[in-house]
Amino acid sequence: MYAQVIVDVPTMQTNRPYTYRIPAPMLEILRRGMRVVVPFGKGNRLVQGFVVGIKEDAQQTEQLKEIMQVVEMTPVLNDELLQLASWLAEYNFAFQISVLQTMLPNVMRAKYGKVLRLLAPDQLSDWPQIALLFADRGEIPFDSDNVDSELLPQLLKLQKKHIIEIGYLVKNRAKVKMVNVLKPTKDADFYKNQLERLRPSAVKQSRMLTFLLQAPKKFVPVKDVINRHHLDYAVIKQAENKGWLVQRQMESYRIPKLQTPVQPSQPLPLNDEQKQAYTAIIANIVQPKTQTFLLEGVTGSGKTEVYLQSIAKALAAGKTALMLVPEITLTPQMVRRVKSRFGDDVAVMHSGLSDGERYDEWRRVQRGEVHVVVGARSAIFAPLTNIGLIIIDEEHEASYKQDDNPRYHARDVAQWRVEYYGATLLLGSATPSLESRARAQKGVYQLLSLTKRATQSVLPTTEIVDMRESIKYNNDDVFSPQLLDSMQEKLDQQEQIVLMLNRRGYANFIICRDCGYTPRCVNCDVALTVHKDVGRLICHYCGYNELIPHQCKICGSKRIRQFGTGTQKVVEHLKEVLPQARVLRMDVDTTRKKGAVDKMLTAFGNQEADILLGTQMIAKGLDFPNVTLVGILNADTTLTLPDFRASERTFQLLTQVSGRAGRAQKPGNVILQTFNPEHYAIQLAKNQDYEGFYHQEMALRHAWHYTPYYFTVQIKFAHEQVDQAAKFAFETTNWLKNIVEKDTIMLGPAPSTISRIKNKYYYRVVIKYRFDQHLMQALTELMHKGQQLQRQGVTIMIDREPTNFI
Ligand SMILES: Nc1ncnc2c1ncn2[C@@H]1O[C@H](COP(=O)(O)OP(=O)(O)OP(=O)(O)O)[C@@H](O)[C@H]1O
Ligand SMILES: [Zn+2]
Ligand SMILES: [Zn+2]
Repeated sequence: MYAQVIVDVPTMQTNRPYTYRIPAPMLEILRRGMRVVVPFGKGNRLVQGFVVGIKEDAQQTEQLKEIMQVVEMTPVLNDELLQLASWLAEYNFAFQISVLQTMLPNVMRAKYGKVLRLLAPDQLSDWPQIALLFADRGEIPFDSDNVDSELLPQLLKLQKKHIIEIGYLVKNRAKVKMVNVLKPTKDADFYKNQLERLRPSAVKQSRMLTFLLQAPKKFVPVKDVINRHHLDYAVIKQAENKGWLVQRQMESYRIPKLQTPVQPSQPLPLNDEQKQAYTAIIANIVQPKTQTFLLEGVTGSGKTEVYLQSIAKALAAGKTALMLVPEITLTPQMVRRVKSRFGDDVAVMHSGLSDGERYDEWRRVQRGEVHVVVGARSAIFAPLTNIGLIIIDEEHEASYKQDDNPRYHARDVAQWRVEYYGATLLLGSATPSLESRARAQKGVYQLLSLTKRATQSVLPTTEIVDMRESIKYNNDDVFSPQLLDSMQEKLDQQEQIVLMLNRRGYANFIICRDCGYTPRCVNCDVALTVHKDVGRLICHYCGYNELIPHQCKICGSKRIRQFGTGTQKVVEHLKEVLPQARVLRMDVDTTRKKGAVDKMLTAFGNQEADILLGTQMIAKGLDFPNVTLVGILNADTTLTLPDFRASERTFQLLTQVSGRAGRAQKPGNVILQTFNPEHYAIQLAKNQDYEGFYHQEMALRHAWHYTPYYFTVQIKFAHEQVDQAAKFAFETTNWLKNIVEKDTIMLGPAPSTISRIKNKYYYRVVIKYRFDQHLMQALTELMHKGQQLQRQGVTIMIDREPTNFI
């Protein structure tokens, strides 16, 4: 029998599996989807691989190598996930091995090490230093911790003489946590009897027996017994020796914990709009039929309640459910809401967990011990079977797209999985992506709307403050007088404030302080980027460039300059202007520690602070009834992103963050500070008018040939030398130009937005197409060619439907 194995060799990636002989003892156990260790290449280096097929015969059987080792006794990937991997690799121009590894918890990725093996110990007498190094061991790790570099020449000589050899090692880092457990062995009468016969001085023994007398007849962790009953290991050992109890080792799960216990919650009675949406969704869950819904519901309209009740329905129908939320910041509050409904039946998967916790949550899912998974992007690969419902909350979020290989979008994976299971996909957002909203328009998705807030509250009222005017009369360019006054008022009323500093904006653009003008590309309608070194503004799509201006083209002002400020500075500024306010700062720096987000949000919820100041992180999902003011310090920075989605991103962000205000009884206000008060994204966000925005933005996308009217692919080229990066970019572009369809548009090549990262120069081409099978084939070819080009120092990255143009 032979196994088809996808191997983990980064420098020789291919989507073709290699054939290996299955040794007789392994025949019984080896299955598709298992991890194995196999020798690879001339040096027979050991690498990890995945068995993707098993067959009776193979061609050229003589030269085939044997599988060395099976990593675990059960497959880690089932048929569904193996099929998904091969589809995803092809669709995203990625290699299967990188997809397979992405599907599994990080710790299951093999780590490789080298070992030195002593072949002829008796010949070491002339090499005292080496003899000392081995110190009677036959094999030692070969790394800088163990082996001094001074010894390398000697080691190489010995290797030539075949006295030692260098071997390879595959380390499995996935460790199951074991704990000591104990169980009483005798009946109650026995322990009672023993207790009566104890000397009064035997205090610990008495405690031990009292515990055993009441303990349930099942295994409990020794540690708990010791802590709760003030015992120690010695007493337990004694008791074991006397036969009063037995001890074992048992597998234990590391289950991630929240800061405070989760209180159970009951389903709320749905309002009419919620009920309509819910009824449509569950009709599909009960009858297996693939359907995708877009739930467009204003902020605070109770989308989460619809999600939770739909999940409950899936569970009642004997199916499982998967819910994605964007990145970790949102997770604590959302996890709490899901756990409060489904308790221990929920597994949580996101990057904030430790490796061990992630591995254990994954195993609970894989063993079918939980039926609900909530997590961030990569949780879309959770090994649930019999899926009835997949929910993607805040479906417009860019974090659902992975920026690294494999560059997949969780929405595409979700669509594939619901088709496999005949399940329902529910995409929810107050501000859907244009792609999804357009699909709903065409009837590909079914549109469901929630137009009102779920509680008695109404949407907040928004005031736009023109910062051009404000800084004319007022030295403060962080807080306008309007925002300061409102903050003071809320502080007096003991209500809470959320302040957002829009930091996603890219620092390298220019803005006129007097009229808000930002120079844009004449071909692409994106902001131009400053390149100080050449004194020019450059378009990162098409390469168009012009001199850095000293004067505004529109109003002639000389106050045209680069832009940007940080959260730390704003905190200091707040101390001066509102010294009495208690401020919580939430950004990448303050949330690095595990559990920090949960802790901060809990504190804010308990009103231990008046102001929550943060970056984009705080825009989504927060539901705090006492927040009545949202201040947006710089609404426009996202507008200047060199990205055709800049307006969409800005609209979404402003609408989401505004939606944090006035979610309960007290009405909410939003103050939005901007240099571009007339911009349609800002005007429409003022009224949370998503539909208005959708129509206006669609017209622009149509005019400029962007998504969703055209598909896009971005190809990036990286090299340590700028001329080499450019050369490969131009060669590839010219080659592609002869292949693609007539209506396919190629922009560039041009330097990337950040043209140099880690001493590599980046060039890119953006391709817009409608239907282009030739292009798809060419890109697959390019991906394979990219492997060879690596040897010339070029890295080629192909990104389908890119969301990041930096
Ligand atoms: N049917 C209902 N009756 C009463 N209150 C409800 C109902 N549905 C939801 N709520 C409450 O309304 C508030 C807002 O709901 P939720 O957070 O689910 O909105 P959302 O649509 O997810 O909002 P966002 O997009 O802003 O995060 C919550 O406090 C929730 O408990
Ligand atoms: Zn100007
Ligand atoms: Zn351009």
